[in-house]
Amino acid sequence: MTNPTRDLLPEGLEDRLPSATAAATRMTRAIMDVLDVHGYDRVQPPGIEFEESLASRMAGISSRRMFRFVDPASLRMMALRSDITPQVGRIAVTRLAAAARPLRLAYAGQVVTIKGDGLDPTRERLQIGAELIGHDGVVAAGELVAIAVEALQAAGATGISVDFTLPDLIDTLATGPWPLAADAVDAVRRELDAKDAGALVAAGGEAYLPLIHATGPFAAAIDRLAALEVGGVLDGRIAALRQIADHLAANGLADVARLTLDPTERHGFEYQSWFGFTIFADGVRGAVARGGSYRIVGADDGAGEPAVGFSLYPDPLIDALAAQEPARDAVFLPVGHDVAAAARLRAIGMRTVAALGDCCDAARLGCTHVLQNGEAVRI
Ligand SMILES: N[C@@H](Cc1c[nH]c[nH+]1)C(=O)O
Repeated sequence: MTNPTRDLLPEGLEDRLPSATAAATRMTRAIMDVLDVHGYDRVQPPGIEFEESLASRMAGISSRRMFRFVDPASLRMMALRSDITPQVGRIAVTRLAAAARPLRLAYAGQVVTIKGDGLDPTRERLQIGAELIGHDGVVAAGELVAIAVEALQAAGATGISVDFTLPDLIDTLATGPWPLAADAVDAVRRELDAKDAGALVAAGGEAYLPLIHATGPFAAAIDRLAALEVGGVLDGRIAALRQIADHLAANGLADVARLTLDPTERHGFEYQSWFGFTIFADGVRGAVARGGSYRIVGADDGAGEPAVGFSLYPDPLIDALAAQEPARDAVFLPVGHDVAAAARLRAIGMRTVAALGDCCDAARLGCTHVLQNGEAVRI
């Protein structure tokens, strides 16, 4: 008998059963292999650490969505990680502070939030990513976007599209060519994100209206952004985005990933600076990956170090793959079987299932073969 209060998992948390776990393992390996061959070394930070460390590594991070509790040992606040990027940042500016730059690090692990995202109740997700520390220029950004697409392709994602954004664009324009009162910046940012022209004008952001139209397929949208002739810093950003798009094309990814532009998209970008991107794929509701440039606050709390990275959230791809997970061959080993023959089968990659007694039934245990006279014989 199941005991509902004891056996149910809390909302948004799930067990992965064998076929989904097999798919998750395969996908994680496929993605990590892509990061590895591009020179990214894997690190494994812990699942929990001091809240202060997780929340203060980059400007803009909030611990609002993190599970927090007092550590009975140190009596300090700890938190469950909701994002591995700040942990990799901590490693880079502390224990690996003396390592050569650019420092390329990769990671894969579970992250947890108190609440799901929008309509998605999921509270624990697999996050796999890469961070390049020491540079946040266009060459580094191009490398990371290309690798993110390649990794998703290796994971079996189809219909990939990459949406470029300029997370700090409003702040940059507000202190430059399109001045805004300090107290109007938040509202203008919000209404642009919501693409609400009326509310944008009401918030005092009339000058920002044309930005709403500089969205859509990349080539046309970037031309519309350039046609605004804002000059100065925006010209640099436009040139940088074009270079990143060219880099993707030069790496043969133009046919793999469709490019779009939404220069004022802010959703999900807590700490990214001049450059951000969101990746979508067929069959996945919401974003499957996100990344961009940012700064890591160093030990001295000074200007910190520039970095670029991305995080993939492959769970929906894993679920789709799990449904197609092929059945595997397995050789049933009867009681008293030839152990040397069984070891030889395992050595060539066969899977064996040993009987514990006469009660074990090969077919019911999912076996496709039986070991007979030292040979695997199909059932
Ligand atoms: N960790 C960020 C994405 C990112 C990685 N590096 C830079 N940005 C996220 O999950 O939203």
